[in-house]
Amino acid sequence: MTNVLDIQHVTKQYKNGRGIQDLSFSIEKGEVVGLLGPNGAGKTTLMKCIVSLTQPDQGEILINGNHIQSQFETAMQSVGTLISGVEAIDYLTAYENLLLSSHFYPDLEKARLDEVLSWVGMEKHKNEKIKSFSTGMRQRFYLAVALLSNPSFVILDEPTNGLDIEGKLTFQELIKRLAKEQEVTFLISTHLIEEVERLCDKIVILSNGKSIGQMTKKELDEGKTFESYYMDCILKEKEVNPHAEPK
Ligand SMILES: Nc1ncnc2c1ncn2[C@@H]1O[C@H](COP(=O)(O)OP(=O)(O)OP(=O)(O)O)[C@@H](O)[C@H]1O
Repeated sequence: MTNVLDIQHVTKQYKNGRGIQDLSFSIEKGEVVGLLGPNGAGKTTLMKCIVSLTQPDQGEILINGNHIQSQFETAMQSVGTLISGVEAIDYLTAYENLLLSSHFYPDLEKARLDEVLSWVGMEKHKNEKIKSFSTGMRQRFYLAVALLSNPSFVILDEPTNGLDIEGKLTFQELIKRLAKEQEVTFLISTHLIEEVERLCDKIVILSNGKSIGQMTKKELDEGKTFESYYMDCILKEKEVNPHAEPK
């Protein structure tokens, strides 16, 4: 079966020398994969490369077997994203913003707009302007945008950042439900280890732009958690590279 995502030896170096180096991993259909790592590890950079918000210097990225450079439109047809730096139009309402986004998908039925708003618990705020939204409301609204086109692969950069406890749990339940019932595949970056334990089938750990560990829930040694595996990888990396500066 074709992987939903294939990352093969991807390198992206900014002018200041920072970025990501030689990353490789893959994601299968229906998996929820957590992208973890300290601040500045390269998580957002990798996600931006996947959706072509920035171009890698080297390596290949394939979505459902389609190369993101030569087959961009086909590759992105199945993808929904929530990545920091992508903003809604503040002076339009939630519904108007969704309507604007819906023009990218000519086959989309209008009922879908209300459906995604209700999934994220925002139906009663649909006629309010984005500029009046709290951080948590914005996060939920952005998830609605990411789900609009009925994507089979969703990329979320710290999706529960700024949500209150109830909002986090609702969000996590929604992701679990979409993965289980509709086989939606997720790549999620997060700093919240309890979120990872609750949601993820697999984790990929980055540090200073490199991959320092990958593990599936099934392959975890007995008595180990993703958290203990993460700490083992980080400590091992510190032993090998004691003077590595967080880039
Ligand atoms: N546009 C840019 N120009 C130059 N350097 C950048 C740029 N964007 C990110 N970087 C640097 O690249 C490295 C990786 O950053 P990135 O934002 O991908 O990390 P991250 O893992 O998402 O961090 P965080 O957990 O803090 O969100 C960092 O050292 C960062 O300072």
